[in-house]
Amino acid sequence: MSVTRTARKIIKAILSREQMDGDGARVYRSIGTHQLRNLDPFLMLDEFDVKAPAGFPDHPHRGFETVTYMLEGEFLHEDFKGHKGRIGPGDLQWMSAARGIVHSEIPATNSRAHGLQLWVNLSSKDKMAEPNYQEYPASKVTQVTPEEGIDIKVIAGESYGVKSPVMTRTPTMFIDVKLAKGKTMEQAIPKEYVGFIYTISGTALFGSENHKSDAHHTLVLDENGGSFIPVESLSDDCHFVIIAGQPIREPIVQYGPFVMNTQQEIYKAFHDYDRGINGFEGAPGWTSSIRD
Ligand SMILES: Nc1ccc(F)c(C(=O)c2c[nH]c3ncc(Cl)cc23)c1F
Ligand SMILES: [Fe+3]
Repeated sequence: MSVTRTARKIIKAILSREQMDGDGARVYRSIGTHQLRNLDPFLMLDEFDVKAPAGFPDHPHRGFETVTYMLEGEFLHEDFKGHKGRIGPGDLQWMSAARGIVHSEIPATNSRAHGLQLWVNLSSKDKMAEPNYQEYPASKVTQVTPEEGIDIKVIAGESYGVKSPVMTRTPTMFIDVKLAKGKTMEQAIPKEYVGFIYTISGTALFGSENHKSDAHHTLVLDENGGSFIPVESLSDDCHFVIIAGQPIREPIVQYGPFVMNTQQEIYKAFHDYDRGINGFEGAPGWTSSIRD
């Protein structure tokens, strides 16, 4: 008996326009705008393009994970527990803020720092877990080249049978794809996952109906049970990411960098942060040294 494979379709295409966030930082916001509010389990995707002194100085997080993937340039990061380091080209930082992180994220030099930051929501059972870092230098980020002209970095999940070692509390797949002109790839996506594509450069045809798109677009995938997404490149600089995850389907109450399930929990997050308790121990009065 033959098994029919159904391709996903693009049901929405949104162009991200430049906007400012943080301290003078330029971002192209994908998920998180009013047109793309919360694509469960995803809360935000920013393509950031920042030059010092702009950046994202001292700020807290509670209730979700931030995934920082650098494309060009370098960031410095430091948190209130003394965890610090650099995120360079191709490096990955998967930070589960969970019960509480306070940190600073700024360009390491005066040159351009260009990359992606994805915010992945956590289920209520994980929101107050211990924070956790998974950090991979570019040399250790899983990659697969199914054929010449198809270069895939497997940030999370699996692609062409190759799995990333990144543990995702909220089941997530995240791949970075560079596709030579004329090449076609197919990415398997678990049928229950909600997903989207974010285009970084170049032009390609996406999905079952060959939706044509160029840079800075978010292409939302349908949820009608398709098991893969086909992409055909029309240019040599074709570069995009495919991100998909298991929806959490719980209430979302968000106030900036706090994402919980109830308004009461948001009040508590502010209370804990102000008083330095329940995961924010040491936060009051902490300032990062990397800004100096
Ligand atoms: N306003 C506001 C409120 C809370 C935040 F956490 C942030 C913030 O840190 C970021 C938002 N986009 C980002 N892209 C990349 C990086 Cl490295 C950081 C951010 C922010 F800007
Ligand atoms: Fe942050």
